[in-house]
Amino acid sequence: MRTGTPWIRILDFLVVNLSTIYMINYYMELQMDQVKMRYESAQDTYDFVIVGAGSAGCVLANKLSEKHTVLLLEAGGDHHQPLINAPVLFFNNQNRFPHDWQYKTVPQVNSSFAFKNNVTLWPAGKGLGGSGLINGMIYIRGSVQGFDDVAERTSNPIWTMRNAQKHYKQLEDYHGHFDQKNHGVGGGMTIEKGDIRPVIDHVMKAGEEMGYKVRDPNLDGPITEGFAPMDFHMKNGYRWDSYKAYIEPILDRETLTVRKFAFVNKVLFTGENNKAVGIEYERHGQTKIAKATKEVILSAGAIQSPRILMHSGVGPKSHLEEFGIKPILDLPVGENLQDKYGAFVGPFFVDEGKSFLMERELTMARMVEFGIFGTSPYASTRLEGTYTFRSSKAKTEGYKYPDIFTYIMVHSTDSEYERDMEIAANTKKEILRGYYKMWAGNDSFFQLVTLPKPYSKGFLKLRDADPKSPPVLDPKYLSHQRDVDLLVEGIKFAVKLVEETKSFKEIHGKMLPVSFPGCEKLPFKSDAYWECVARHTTATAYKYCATVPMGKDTNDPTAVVDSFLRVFGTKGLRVVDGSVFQEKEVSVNQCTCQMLGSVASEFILDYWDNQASGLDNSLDDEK
Ligand SMILES: Cc1cc2nc3c(=O)[nH]c(=O)nc-3n(C[C@H](O)[C@H](O)[C@H](O)COP(=O)(O)OP(=O)(O)OC[C@H]3O[C@@H](n4cnc5c(N)ncnc54)[C@H](O)[C@@H]3O)c2cc1C
Repeated sequence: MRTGTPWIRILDFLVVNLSTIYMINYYMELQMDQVKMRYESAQDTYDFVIVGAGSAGCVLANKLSEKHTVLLLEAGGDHHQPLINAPVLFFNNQNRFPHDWQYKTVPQVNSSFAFKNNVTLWPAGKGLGGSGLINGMIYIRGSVQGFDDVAERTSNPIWTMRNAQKHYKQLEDYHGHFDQKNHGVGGGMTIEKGDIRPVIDHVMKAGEEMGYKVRDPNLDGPITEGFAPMDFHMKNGYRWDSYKAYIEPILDRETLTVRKFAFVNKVLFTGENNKAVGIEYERHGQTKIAKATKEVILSAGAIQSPRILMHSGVGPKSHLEEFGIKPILDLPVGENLQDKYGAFVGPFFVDEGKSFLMERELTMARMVEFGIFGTSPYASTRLEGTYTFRSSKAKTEGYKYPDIFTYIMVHSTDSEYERDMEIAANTKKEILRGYYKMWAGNDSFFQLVTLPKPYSKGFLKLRDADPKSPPVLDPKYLSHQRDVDLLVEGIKFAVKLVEETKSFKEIHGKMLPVSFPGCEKLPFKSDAYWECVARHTTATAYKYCATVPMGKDTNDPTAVVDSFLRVFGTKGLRVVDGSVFQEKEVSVNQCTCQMLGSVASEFILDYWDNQASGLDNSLDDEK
């Protein structure tokens, strides 16, 4: 138990018992939903059936239900409650039932050595709001210039950066750190500042000393190198996701039906042209069918959308046959899995009071302040700043855009760090005890150095014939030498930032000369040492994607959907979620998935409007 004031002990009790609290909530909600199901309309035919009420699916359901009937199905429940909505518990909420799918990678060969069995945990939100329920809430558009590459590659101008920026701005209600003129105001997604620790000021000043500007990371143009305090997807200090913004306000719309606890098994096809006519799903122990007269749209995220396709017979033929699934279409579903990932570096020690120490920050008075005003350290996810720059490789190659992206995580190790890191990150006990815990209670922070343009890629496969089984996930982290080189460069920059700038000297910024367990034999701070650290502390930045990639046509050996997100070889079936993008091109962030929902709704509505008016339709769906 934490020592300190009685309030901290109460808070600690709540955190320790999070799982139990969630279970109680969950079973109460489940019972109520079962009762509700008895009174639900028997209607099972809609214009559109959308699978997944996540970042993309909610935006899409909102826009399509303005003109058409829509059934929105979600496997999880409504988990919006104070312990989920308070930003400060972002990290503690991960890898918990029932709001997290709790995926994990297979043991990694080249990385993740600090984690039990070399396995990295892959949290993913399950419930209304999708991954927005458990994510870090950072508002960042990321590599938007990559959209021009997507537009060129697919010969479709809807994917230009300019069009993407238009949609990002339409969705925004911006009240962050920077000038509103580069942003949208009045959209559904409220963006706020959050609570920022003093160390972030030092990071910004240190960045300036190293020649970088503090600038808005979401300028109305290409992302540039620079440093920034973070803005968040928050409203009045609380978590704000797609469900809250786009579905809750329209729950009484007659054209929209939302069903939670509805797990979709597969898509149902008919005829020679593989027309998607509906889906099969399970709800409270019953197997049901919902029919779509216009389209079935999968927005189940980068892990479940490919899983649903494969269980429906769409995927690599021989892989489907392994599990006795009759192949309908032989497409490379799951064969190009990508993730934004990197290495967790620290602790970097600083003077007392500069970083985030749970016992000190989370007082009762500040809890009351948070409850009334939505301010105080309770409104911090503890991920409070970022910076991005071009690697030396990028500069030599004349590559214009940043390829190293670092998050500043302001939390110090505290007495309960061991427990939290074990649950949320699967870190080996001996490393938690032997390395991190020895510094508990001292002000410090960490840097998560990541690769916004990863070269390593892996695969997603079915585990077996059961739709409920979690897919096999192998991102093959650090299998590409370029990723290793960039991470080493990024880590050296991170250390220099703290140890060689005036700004950090003022607050005695330093890393203690204690080698990371497993890397002791290498000269401390040598390139080989940093590579070893990267291979140990390999961490996901949670942007799983490219499992149902978008391409121009089937001559692209990686493509599963066309540039209007229609699954090749089918009619009436699209995939609209993070699985269609490649992290190598664009950042598959929450706002990117929301933007995707918005762009897709525009061309889907246009398609069906044209049909109704009998006009020629430019979007040929006879693929
Ligand atoms: C821990 C974590 C931290 C992150 N931090 C940030 C951050 O700080 N900033 C940021 O911009 N991005 C962040 N992200 C990434 C961002 O949240 C995702 O990229 C984005 O939400 C993905 O949107 P999506 O629509 O593709 O899928 P999701 O939002 O994941 O939605 C998919 C939905 O489909 C449902 N579903 C899945 N399978 C089925 C099925 N078979 N039947 C019915 N429903 C189903 C799921 O339960 C879920 O609700 C983070 C992600 C995670 C997991």
